[in-house]
Amino acid sequence: MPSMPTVVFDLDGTLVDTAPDLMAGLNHVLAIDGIEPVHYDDMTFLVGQGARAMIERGFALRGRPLAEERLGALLDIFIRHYLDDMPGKSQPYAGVVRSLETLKAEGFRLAVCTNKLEKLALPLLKGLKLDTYFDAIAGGDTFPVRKPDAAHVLKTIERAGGEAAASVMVGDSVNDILAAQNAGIPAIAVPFGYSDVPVERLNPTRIIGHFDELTPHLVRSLLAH
Ligand SMILES: O=C(O)COP(=O)(O)O
Ligand SMILES: [Mg+2]
Repeated sequence: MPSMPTVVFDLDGTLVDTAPDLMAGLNHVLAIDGIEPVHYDDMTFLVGQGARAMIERGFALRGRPLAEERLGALLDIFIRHYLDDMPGKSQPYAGVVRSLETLKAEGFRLAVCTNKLEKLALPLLKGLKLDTYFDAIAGGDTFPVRKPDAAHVLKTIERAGGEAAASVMVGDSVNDILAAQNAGIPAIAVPFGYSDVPVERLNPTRIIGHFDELTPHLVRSLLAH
């Protein structure tokens, strides 16, 4: 008998619209160094590899140099700012809670695999009362590697008690789709997150425009192929 499916979710731009708070934290940090704020449209480029990369990319976007030591100090300031206001304006996307309820009721295992630091991902999910749905939550620093490395996804599945052969990944950006492809599992893309290219170009197994489409039937049908 094949094991129960596991659905692995990306966090930023997939389960939760976090851009307003990430942007507020980044602009807080940029302002300290007298740098012009970034705009909402920039977030598709800035988000995806965690907070450290977001700050680095913010400086690069404004053509400003950033020493490693300064980056470390600014990351600490960002983390404090982001935690202080959590969950801030961040909200789950439409249909997320209902979809999680339905999948869970069906006996599916659920997990989060995010490049966000674990110490930011956990309180965010808790603050939004989403943490209890998941059998495992793995951040970008939980394991020695992170998405698009297959091991980030595979170790998350293992931690959730699932099996790769019965798992699918849901995400919004190139890291998620590549991680799923590298892990050899179906990739479901959402088009409403923070991808800097249209998700069709990432060749996901499936695109869903709304979480209403993420049903036990869809997951089973993708796993049957
Ligand atoms: O915060 C980021 O940069 C990426 O986070 P995600 O992997 O949940 O999209
Ligand atoms: Mg994402």
